[in-house]
Amino acid sequence: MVLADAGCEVTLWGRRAEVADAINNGRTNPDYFPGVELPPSLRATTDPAEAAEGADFTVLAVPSQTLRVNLAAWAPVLPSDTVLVSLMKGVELGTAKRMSEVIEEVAKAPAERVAVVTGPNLAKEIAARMPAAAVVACSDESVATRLQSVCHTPYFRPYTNTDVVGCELGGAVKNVIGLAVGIADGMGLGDNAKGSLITRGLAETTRLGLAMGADPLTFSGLAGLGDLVATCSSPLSRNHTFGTNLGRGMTLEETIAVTRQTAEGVKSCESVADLARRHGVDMPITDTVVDIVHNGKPPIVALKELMSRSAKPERR
Ligand SMILES: NC(=O)c1ccc[n+]([C@@H]2O[C@H](COP(=O)([O-])OP(=O)(O)OC[C@H]3O[C@@H](n4cnc5c(N)ncnc54)[C@H](O)[C@@H]3O)[C@@H](O)[C@H]2O)c1
Ligand SMILES: O=P(O)(O)OC[C@H](O)CO
Repeated sequence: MVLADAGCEVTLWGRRAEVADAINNGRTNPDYFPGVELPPSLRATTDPAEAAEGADFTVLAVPSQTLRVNLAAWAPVLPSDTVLVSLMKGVELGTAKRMSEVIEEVAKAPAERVAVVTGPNLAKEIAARMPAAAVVACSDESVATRLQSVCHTPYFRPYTNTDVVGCELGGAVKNVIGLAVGIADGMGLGDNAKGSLITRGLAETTRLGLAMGADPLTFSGLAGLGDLVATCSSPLSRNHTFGTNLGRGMTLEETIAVTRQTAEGVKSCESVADLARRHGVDMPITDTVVDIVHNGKPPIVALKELMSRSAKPERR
């Protein structure tokens, strides 16, 4: 919708023919955004070849853990010069790869042809054309600038950045911190706890980023602090809501059952913890989320352990 509003011709690919029909004939996606009128220049199809034909940009937005399989099926029909754009905020389980790394590997694309769009961009607010800023990241600044120009609208303001690693880590780790803050909210721990988790969450994201060669300043930008604040303060965030339900005492199974969409942090907390181990970085909040979500640790026990860790300076 953003690209179409910015003047691009857009073809969406979807799995379900009835959704593609509703978009083409009713100009709406009734399952996800009922009541949002989509621009006429936006078409939908279930045929990947039709969607990809002649595309200057191919925007990838499936749940992170499904990207590898989906992209392998699409790769043969992608134009050889298309720029592959990731909207995904996850890290692959097992390989601990960022989404742009998976794209480069599966589509055999050079880094200069792979870009990332990230930032505080809750879909419901974007669909309502409420104002938001974002980051368009690519190692080739000219590609980032080109993408920036085709997605700039009166309600969507993109900035460029060449720090792809930092931008992707900011997006993936904020989902894990969003779960932690949701859990704290569900437990009724208050706003001091929330402020502390957001800040210490950003500290551990930055530590990991530094170890992986990211620019630490990226984490005080839209991909870091900006997205962290939006996610940790909004009931529209699936990760925050997922955590809130856990913090209120729902089991993992009950929480999964009431969550219709993807809460990336649920799987990515494990791959982020894996990344941290691989780089020798301490990420206590991420480890705590893994313990609560996957190892059955009661949030109240996890809280006591987190608060009684050995004292340390703020900046080390
Ligand atoms: N929703 C947001 O506010 C938002 C904002 C920015 C970035 N993102 C990121 O975009 C990515 C996708 O998130 P989303 O919110 O669109 O998720 P979603 O759960 O709403 O699903 C995305 C789409 O993928 C489809 N899908 C689900 N499983 C699939 C599979 N195995 N193969 C192919 N398609 C499949 C779904 O039917 C849906 O149409 C995530 O990485 C998320 O972090 C989401
Ligand atoms: O709903 P969430 O938690 O996946 O967050 C959506 C976006 O990433 C917010 O920028």
